[in-house]
Amino acid sequence: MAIMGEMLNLGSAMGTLMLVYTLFKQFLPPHLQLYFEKYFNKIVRFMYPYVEITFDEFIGGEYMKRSEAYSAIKTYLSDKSSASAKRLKANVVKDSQSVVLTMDYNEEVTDEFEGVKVWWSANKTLPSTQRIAWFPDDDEKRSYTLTVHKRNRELITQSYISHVLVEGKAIATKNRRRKLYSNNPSENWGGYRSSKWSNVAFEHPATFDTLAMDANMKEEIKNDLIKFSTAKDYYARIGKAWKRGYLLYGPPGTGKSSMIAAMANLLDYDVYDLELTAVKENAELRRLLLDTSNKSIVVIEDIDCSLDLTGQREKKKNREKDGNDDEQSDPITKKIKEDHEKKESKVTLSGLLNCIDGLWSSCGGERIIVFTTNYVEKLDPALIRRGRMDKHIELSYCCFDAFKVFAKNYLEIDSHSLFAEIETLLGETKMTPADVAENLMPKSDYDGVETCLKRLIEALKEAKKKAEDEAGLMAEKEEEKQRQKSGKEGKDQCVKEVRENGVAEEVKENGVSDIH
Ligand SMILES: Nc1ncnc2c1ncn2[C@@H]1O[C@H](COP(=O)(O)OP(=O)(O)OP(=O)(O)O)[C@@H](O)[C@H]1O
Ligand SMILES: [Mg+2]
Repeated sequence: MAIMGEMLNLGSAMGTLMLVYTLFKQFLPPHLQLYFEKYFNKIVRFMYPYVEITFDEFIGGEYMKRSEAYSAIKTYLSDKSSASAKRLKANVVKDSQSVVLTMDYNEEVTDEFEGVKVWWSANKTLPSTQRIAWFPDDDEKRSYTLTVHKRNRELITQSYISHVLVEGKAIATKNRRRKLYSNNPSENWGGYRSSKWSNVAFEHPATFDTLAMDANMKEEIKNDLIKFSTAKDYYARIGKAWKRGYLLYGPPGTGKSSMIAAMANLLDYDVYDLELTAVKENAELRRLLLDTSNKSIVVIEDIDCSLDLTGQREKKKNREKDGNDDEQSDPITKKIKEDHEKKESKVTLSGLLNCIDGLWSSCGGERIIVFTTNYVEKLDPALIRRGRMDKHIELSYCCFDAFKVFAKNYLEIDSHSLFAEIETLLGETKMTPADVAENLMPKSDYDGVETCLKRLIEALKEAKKKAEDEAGLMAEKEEEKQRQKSGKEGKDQCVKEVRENGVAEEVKENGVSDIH
């Protein structure tokens, strides 16, 4: 091909040598052919004035990982090859009208860098042995090979390759559509090539502007995120992995999930929604996390319910306290218990912590991890200590600041005569932002601003009354309990006194030794 063409241009020496080799080889007995080939290759290598650099699609040992360099080269070359390669593969990008062209396998494209010509080829090698595979693609090895003249070796290795990687990444960023990933059950993982994550386009409309919360807190979180995303050098200097953990906690409907979407939209990151209950063991978790890309937010929602992460230590303690409970239970109960335990996820708290701290740090930077929970007090302190979850954010009931955001977004108003009453009511009662939003949303075309605000006032009054009634009921119950307790104590005291008096009488009559 092109390289061969170039080789022939080197002069007739190489070409003639090749010709002689091919002709001469035929006349040699098989055992001499091998011998001859070995030495011939040595001569060719000596005379061959090119260097070949190969970039494999997958790298790593135990946990094969898609090479970032391969992806960047692929993007860079798809830009180049659409102009120069003769055989192209077309991929229609889902939901969009555009077609992405990449060079076909065993095809070559040329590129030029500072006046130096280089050749790229896409290779696909099949396994040497035939075997039946469930996932046939798994056995194929794909790579790109860069061929350059020996005399340009330095320029290419020192400048050109990094130019290709930077360009490739920039093109990918430009064309990137953000994605929302969710983990596939490990039964469907197949070989290392098939993905552990399924994805859809991430199109959540929540932004920090639509997020209803305390204005200062919002500003602080936004600044924190922006500071993080631009702090590559800072993290490198202080020797910390470029990652940040956020713990979002608060009652249901206070905007935890909405905040994650707002974070992703602010930073232009992908979101990996990690369903821990579908992860069977620590090793699987590690592989999943290794398969996430930079510029991403890994989310574990409702961490308290996801797994028994909170109770692992307590459970263990309880088991120790209970002694050999298992040994006492009958074999059938024991078997059922064992089967149940087998089906359960075996991801442990320490497994999760190790992934966050250890391996996580070695798989590149610019990652955010977010945990959400409704019950922060239930979580193991080890899970949420600073350094792991760097920022704890409480999302709570709707405050007046948050209401004003809703009023602006939903009703397009900054002030209204009913605002004062709403402010007082919001100070007196607890209502989630989700409920406030629901009440402010016009229910029909005839619902004006005032109707919506009044509906909210009614709902707040109702919520306040309900809370007061509940508090009254609770107080009554408590009083009753106290009454019963003091009644019982009085009764016990009477019995005690009667008994003591009785005993004293008996002592008087019979003497101490007869009393039982
Ligand atoms: N602070 C908020 N700002 C804007 N919208 C909010 C806010 N809180 C809740 N909402 C609205 O309420 C709905 C539920 O919010 P979201 O799912 O973010 O709550 P959550 O805290 O994640 O709840 P859960 O704990 O049940 O997962 C969303 O549709 C969102 O639009
Ligand atoms: Mg949520």
